Amino acid sequence: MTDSPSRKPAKESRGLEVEGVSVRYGGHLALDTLSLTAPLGRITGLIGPNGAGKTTTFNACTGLLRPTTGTVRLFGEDVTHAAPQVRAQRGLGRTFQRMELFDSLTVRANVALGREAAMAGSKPWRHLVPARGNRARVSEVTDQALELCDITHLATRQAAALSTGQRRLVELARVIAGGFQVLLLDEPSSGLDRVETARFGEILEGLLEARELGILLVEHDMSLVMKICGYIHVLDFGKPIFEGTAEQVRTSELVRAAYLGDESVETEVEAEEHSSSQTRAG
Ligand SMILES: Nc1ncnc2c1ncn2[C@@H]1O[C@H](COP(=O)(O)OP(=O)(O)OP(=O)(O)O)[C@@H](O)[C@H]1O
Repeated sequence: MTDSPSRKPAKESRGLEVEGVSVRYGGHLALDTLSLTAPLGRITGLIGPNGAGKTTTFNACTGLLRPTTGTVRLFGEDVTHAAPQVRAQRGLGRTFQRMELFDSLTVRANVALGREAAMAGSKPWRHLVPARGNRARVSEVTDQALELCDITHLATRQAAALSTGQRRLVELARVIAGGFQVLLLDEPSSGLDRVETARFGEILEGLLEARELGILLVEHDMSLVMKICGYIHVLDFGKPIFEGTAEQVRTSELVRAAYLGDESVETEVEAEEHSSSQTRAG
C-alpha cells in the first residue's frame, strides 16, 4: 500500500492530456477547444497575454471547474469528471500564482505539509494518528525535496523571514514532497529578479533529471519559458493560436501579433530574440 499519489509504469506515462477542452463562464467562451499534452520528462509551456485562458486551463485540469466540452486524462485515465482530490491522488499537483505558505512555521514544516496533505488525502485518519513509519517517511521525503530545491540551508528558518525567491522555492519543494508526477506551475517566477528566475529555471531542469516528472508551466517571463520549455502552447482570447518549439514560437508572427499591446511581454520577447541572435552569432 502506498501513501503517495499513485504512480504508473513509465510505458503508460503519458502524463496529462487535454483534448478539445472548452470552458464557458456564462455566455463568455474563456477557453476554446484546447488540446495539449504535458508528458513526463518535459517542461511544456502554456503562454498567452492576460486573460488568454491559462488559469482557466489549470482549473479545468485540476477539477476546480468542469469543462463545457472535452476530455482531461491523467496517465491515460479519463478524469474529466473526477474531483480535485482524486486527480491529486492520481499524481496531479499544482502551485498557485499567489503563494500560500504558513508564515509562522519553519521552511521544513511547510515542505513536510506537502507530504502530509497527500497522505491525508488517501486516508484522513492517518493525519490525526501518524504511524512512526509514516513520520519517518515524511521526514525522508521532506529532506529530499529540500535538497532538490536547494533550500536545505533554510530548513529551520521561519517562512515569514524569507525573500520572495526563497518562498517560491519552498512552494516548489512542498509540491515535490507531495510526490506528484505531473506538476502545474502557475507563474512560479512572479516577483523574482533575473538572477532568481534563472536559478529557479535551473532547479526545475534539475528536478526533471532527478525525477520522472511532467511539468505544465504558465509563465509570463519569456526568457525562462524559451530556455526551459521543450514545447510551448500559445493561447489568445481563449483560442489556441500556436504551438511548437521555443524557436518556432520565438519567430512566429502570430505570437508576436497576439502580444502586441502587452508591452512587458513584448519587450521580453524582443530582448529574448536579441540575446538568442547574439548567442547564434557568437
Ligand atoms: N470566474 C469567472 N467568471 C467569469 N469570467 C471569468 C472567470 N474567470 C476568468 N474569467 C474570464 O475568462 C478569461 C480567461 O481568464 P483566465 O484567468 O483564465 O486568463 P489568464 O490567461 O490566466 O490571465 P492572466 O495571465 O491575467 O492570469 C478572461 O476573459 C477572464 O476575464
